[in-house]
Amino acid sequence: MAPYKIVMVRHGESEWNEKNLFCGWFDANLSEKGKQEAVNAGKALKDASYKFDIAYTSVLTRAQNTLQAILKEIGQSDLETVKTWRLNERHYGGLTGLNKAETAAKYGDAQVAIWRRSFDVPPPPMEPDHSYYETIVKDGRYANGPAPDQFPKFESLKLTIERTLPFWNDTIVPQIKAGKQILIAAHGNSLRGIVKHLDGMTDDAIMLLNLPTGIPFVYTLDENLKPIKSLEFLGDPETVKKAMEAVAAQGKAK
Ligand SMILES: O=C(OP(=O)(O)O)[C@H](O)COP(=O)(O)O
Repeated sequence: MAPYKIVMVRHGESEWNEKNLFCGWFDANLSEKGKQEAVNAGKALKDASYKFDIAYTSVLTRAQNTLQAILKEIGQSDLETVKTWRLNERHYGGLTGLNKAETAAKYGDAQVAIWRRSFDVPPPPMEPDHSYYETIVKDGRYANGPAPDQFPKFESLKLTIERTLPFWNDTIVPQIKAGKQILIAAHGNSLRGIVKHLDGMTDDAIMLLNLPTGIPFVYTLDENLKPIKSLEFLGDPETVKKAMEAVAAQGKAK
């Protein structure tokens, strides 16, 4: 049945993306612009005649609402959808809720670049006295995992990949191989982890990849799930390039 195609999309701009705050596991809503981006993502998929058999998303509202807006546009609002914390954004630890540009002004652009994009340097931990600790740890959506003793206080990209890949390998891969058309609506860094895995990118190369909000991208995979075509965005190349550059620039002091 190969080649296989799989579509992924980072959620539309969130209210915390709009305010340039480190978000992670905080459950920010989509901004007005993000809601429109999600609709536009659906229109792009509709124009390209995509239909799906199953969708996967995180337990966070911004990804789920993006998925719903897309499914509405393509006339598949009732599509079977699996929600898992394993597709959540990376946990941004003690940085959660801080403004990225202000953090760069305080600690320097280089330190923020390491916290945002290094492969295995985690952000500082989220301690129990952090403003959002209780909200996140006690959230009922985590009743089925992660277990309390494994609940993250922070995640590097490496740690994010370590909890996302088992879901990819055990749940998504069998569906790809069964010929199912799959849509994943997730987050900047959980998707960067999947991209790194699929493309066999080095720890250094993945540092340079910034995913734009609300622009679907397609992977075409051979029978061994090796990419024949990688990261094909359903969007105008110049718009995609500018959106990626804007994400990269979020961590610079103003
Ligand atoms: O929550 C976040 O990602 P998301 O908006 O994709 O869910 C992060 O704040 C993204 O930040 P980064 O691009 O600085 O890694």
